[in-house]
Amino acid sequence: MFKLPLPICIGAAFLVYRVLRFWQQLAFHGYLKGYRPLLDPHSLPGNAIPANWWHMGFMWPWLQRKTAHFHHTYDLTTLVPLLMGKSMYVVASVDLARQIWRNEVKTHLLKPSDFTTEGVWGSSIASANGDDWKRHRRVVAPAFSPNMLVRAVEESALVYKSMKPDLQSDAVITNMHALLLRFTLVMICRCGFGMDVDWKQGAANDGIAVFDRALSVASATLIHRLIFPKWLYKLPVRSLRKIDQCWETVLALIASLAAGRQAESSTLKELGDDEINDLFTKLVSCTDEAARYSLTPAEVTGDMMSLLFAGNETTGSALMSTLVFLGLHPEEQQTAFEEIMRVVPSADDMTLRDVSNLKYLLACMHEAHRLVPATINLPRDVPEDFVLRSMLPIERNIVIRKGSRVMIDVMAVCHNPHDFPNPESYNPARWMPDVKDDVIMFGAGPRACVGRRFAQVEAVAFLAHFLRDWRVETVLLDGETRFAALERVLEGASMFGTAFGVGEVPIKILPR
Ligand code: HEM
Repeated sequence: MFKLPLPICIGAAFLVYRVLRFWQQLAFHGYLKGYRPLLDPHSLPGNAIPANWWHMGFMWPWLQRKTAHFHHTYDLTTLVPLLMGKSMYVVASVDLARQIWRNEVKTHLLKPSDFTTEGVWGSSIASANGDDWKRHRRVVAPAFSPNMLVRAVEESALVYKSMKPDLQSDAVITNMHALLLRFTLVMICRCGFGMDVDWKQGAANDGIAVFDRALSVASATLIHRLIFPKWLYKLPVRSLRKIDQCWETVLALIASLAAGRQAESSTLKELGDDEINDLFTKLVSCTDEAARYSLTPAEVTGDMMSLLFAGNETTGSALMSTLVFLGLHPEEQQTAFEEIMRVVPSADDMTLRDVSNLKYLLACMHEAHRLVPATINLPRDVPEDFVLRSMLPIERNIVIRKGSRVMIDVMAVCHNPHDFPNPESYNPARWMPDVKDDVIMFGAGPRACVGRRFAQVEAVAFLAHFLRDWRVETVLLDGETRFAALERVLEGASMFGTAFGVGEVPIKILPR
């Protein structure tokens, strides 16, 4: 009798299984129109393989932003991989994103662990779900108090002053993104954690300098930590072992800093002085059993890491895009400059109220951030059925099934011409007269960005100092028009660490 070799039999059985599974997934998702890639672009191999003719690539929401979801004729599609990975619904309009955020609590939507940092630093506000998440949020959210915002305005002036010697006027600056990342890191360390981290990274061996250096290593390797499974680090590969070692050091260091801060704050409390109430102190004081909402020491470490990372690269990236777009749109920059001079006549006395009144400047940031959002997508797992009212291509109710995954495609939403007419143009005025409360780039609903106001205050305060001193020009290539430069900048946008952005784009600054 004719016998087929075993590998062919296994391969054939796998193919039959996948075809059946594919049809089952199409049926499960109601045969909704959508993408049918070979691999789930968010899976480990999907992440590792660059986009090409047969693979969408992890960055597909960015690469397809102009034509996504059938040229924006669908507000809800599905992604059902043929060979490997998870199927999901994909949401592409502001209205549907809002519907999901409104359902977040009612239907107990969950952040999927394969999209969070849980595997890297354990449970935290950004990764926990259900009652655990509520505990984290109840501790962290109140710490973003008006006092912290006032501190952000004061510190932004000081950190900007320290940065100034590193800014060369009339010369091409090629490391502005790095400078902005340093700015946002120093800001969160000082305002959120009460640590006097200097602008220049110190070589000393005191706790703060060691923390500062360890954090830089962690920043540079977070993406590896997120992508590779833990067992991989145990293989005898030197570079992987080194990354593993760095991370062990960072987490141990943070745990010991937390223990030190707790001892310090207990002593101060006994002395009747509990004035230190920055974010870090509030976090560590919740390890007391008597605390209203308690966190374990491991959860405090998780929250510290989440706050440091969620706040640093995202804000640095949004700031860089803002400078680059203002450098390509001198008229918008002039309007922002005039607003700064009108609202804040003296830079030395800038207040939180002044920063809140710089509405056009904030609109300039939102518009840059809309064109190049720092977050690519927002996924949720669905533990019970709920209904979305889809408007395109026809108005209808669609049941999002229990056990499925739904993903807000932030890039498609931000470039959706129905929500943002002429979406590829830089038009800050679209956010005026009052910047809308529900800015899509920061999420919304109960899990909206907890640091949103802090990010906006530190960024606008920084821009106000920077733009009153300098006129920014984005460097054009020989014979290049501003329009072509804009296209080039967008073409180069990518992931830098954990945030999406334009990266290092050469700019020139000229004294005002
Ligand atoms: C331009 C800057 C920022 C952007 C674009 C941004 C974006 C976002 C988005 C979209 C979410 C929602 C994620 C989701 O729904 O799955 C989020 C959540 C979060 N953000 Fe931000 N963020 C920024 C700055 C910050 C800052 C400065 C901090 C803290 C210092 C911070 C801390 C967090 C935390 C802890 C969460 C999780 C909240 C929760 O799940 O309850 N972010 N951020």
